[in-house]
Amino acid sequence: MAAELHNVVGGTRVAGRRTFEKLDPVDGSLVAHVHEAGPDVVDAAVAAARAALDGPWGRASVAERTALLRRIADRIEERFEDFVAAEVRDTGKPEHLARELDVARAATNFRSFADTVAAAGLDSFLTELPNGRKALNYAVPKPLGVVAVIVPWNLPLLLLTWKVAPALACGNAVVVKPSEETPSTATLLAEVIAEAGAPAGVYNVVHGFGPDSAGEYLTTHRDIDGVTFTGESRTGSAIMRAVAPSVRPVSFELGGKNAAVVFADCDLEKTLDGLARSVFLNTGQVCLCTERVYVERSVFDAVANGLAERAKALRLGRPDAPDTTTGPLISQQHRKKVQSYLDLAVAEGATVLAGGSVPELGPDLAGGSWIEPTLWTGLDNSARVVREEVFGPVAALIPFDTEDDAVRLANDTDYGLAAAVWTTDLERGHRVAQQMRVGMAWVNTWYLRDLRSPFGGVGLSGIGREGGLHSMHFYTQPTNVCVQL
Ligand SMILES: NC(=O)c1ccc[n+]([C@@H]2O[C@H](COP(=O)([O-])OP(=O)(O)OC[C@H]3O[C@@H](n4cnc5c(N)ncnc54)[C@H](O)[C@@H]3O)[C@@H](O)[C@H]2O)c1
Ligand SMILES: O=C/C=C/C=C(\O)C(=O)O
Repeated sequence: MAAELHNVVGGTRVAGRRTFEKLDPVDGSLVAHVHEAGPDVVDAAVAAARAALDGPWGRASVAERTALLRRIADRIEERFEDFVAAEVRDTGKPEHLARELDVARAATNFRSFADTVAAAGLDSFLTELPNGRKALNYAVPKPLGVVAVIVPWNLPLLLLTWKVAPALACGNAVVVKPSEETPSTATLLAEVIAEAGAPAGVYNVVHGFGPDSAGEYLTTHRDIDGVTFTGESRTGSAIMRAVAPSVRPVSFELGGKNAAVVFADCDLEKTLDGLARSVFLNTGQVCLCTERVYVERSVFDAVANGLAERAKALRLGRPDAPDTTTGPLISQQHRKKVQSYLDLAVAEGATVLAGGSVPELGPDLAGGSWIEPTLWTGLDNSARVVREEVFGPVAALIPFDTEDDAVRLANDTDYGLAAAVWTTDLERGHRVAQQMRVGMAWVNTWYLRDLRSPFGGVGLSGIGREGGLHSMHFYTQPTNVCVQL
């Protein structure tokens, strides 16, 4: 039975100007009818958020706000299986992945930012003046205000709560525009935030698309105070243009074309396992996924063969099947994009080491957006599939001879999100990681996270950082008070 997902404005369900269908990426079946918010609904959502700020929520203490975040985390855990079911319905990802990554991190995100805000002090200085007198300077953090939160479909709940948790912890009110591909968990979170006792209007949800739809209506709205966005780099450009007339602050977590650098002295089996995870996790639909693998020439064949073995061992199947390791791509539209890159790679001279086409998974999955995990050799940095983000289970393997070659090749990109360095020489690990022109570099691991550390990218990969105090810097506007003593 298909669900019906409404917009959520000021704590109430609101119908949209029309509905659109959300299909299951596993088999193409209907998951939900989703109400698309028109300009009137977006306007009402922004007004509801503003009213919340003008009401008790705007006067809530740090203790009250952090207590609410902890109640939200508890409630997410109480409704854990509801979130897993909703996330899996929207994305088709394996159930174990939705449990271990997406839903678990949602609760952790709320607790992590409750801790951060509760422990945060004030910027203050006792100023000594040339005339021997003193002054006191202290900065009072105030909420940014009404924050537009626009998120993608790959880790829907994780990335949504990664923004909503610090936003609420800092006293803001939010209007969320989830991806049209993954409307379910953002809507369920509205129930949970209300159940946890948040005043109406603190958390609002408007469904729809980008241009000429809820996304654009929200970013061009005159009464929002900032935009936090995660998604494609070109969408980031569009949102920058949308907020330019109002000069509102933006926080952007955008695309990537992440490199792994594998040295001959790496621990081969551990490296192969880590590399395979970094290429194929979530069917390669993670912004941090490795799509370029640079390998020291003497071990190139060993790495290529080992990685191909792991790619071929992946089990594509239904989310609830115990041996499923890999789900489908998010949609037929996205599969068409990934398939075009599979074809392009061959046209650019690639040798297909593994995968390369649409798998035969039987009639009941034929309607899904499945693709084979794919590896290429025989390409160089001039190939479009080595320069452009595919955002699927793909990687190109390219040999290098010297450490300087490896750094040059890895940094030869317009993106700058993440990198991974695999070597047992830790001095070299530190040295090469520091030379990566990225926001995050891992050594002998990948996607190991401390939520207090800065998360974000350079170049086409984004503006600003999220995580711990870095998130607080975006979600607050300080007023510095100076008192002559
Ligand atoms: N850096 C990160 O942390 C990070 C994390 C996850 C995904 N991503 C990136 O996101 C992309 C995949 O996600 P996607 O396909 O959902 O991205 P997308 O940019 O197509 O869409 C992201 C969100 O923006 C909305 N949107 C689209 N156009 C808009 C517009 N003009 N105005 C306002 N809103 C608009 C969409 O409806 C969706 O909710 C990949 O490029 C991936 O690298 C980055
Ligand atoms: O697809 C991109 C993943 C982003 C992950 C995070 O933002 C995180 O782990 O905090």
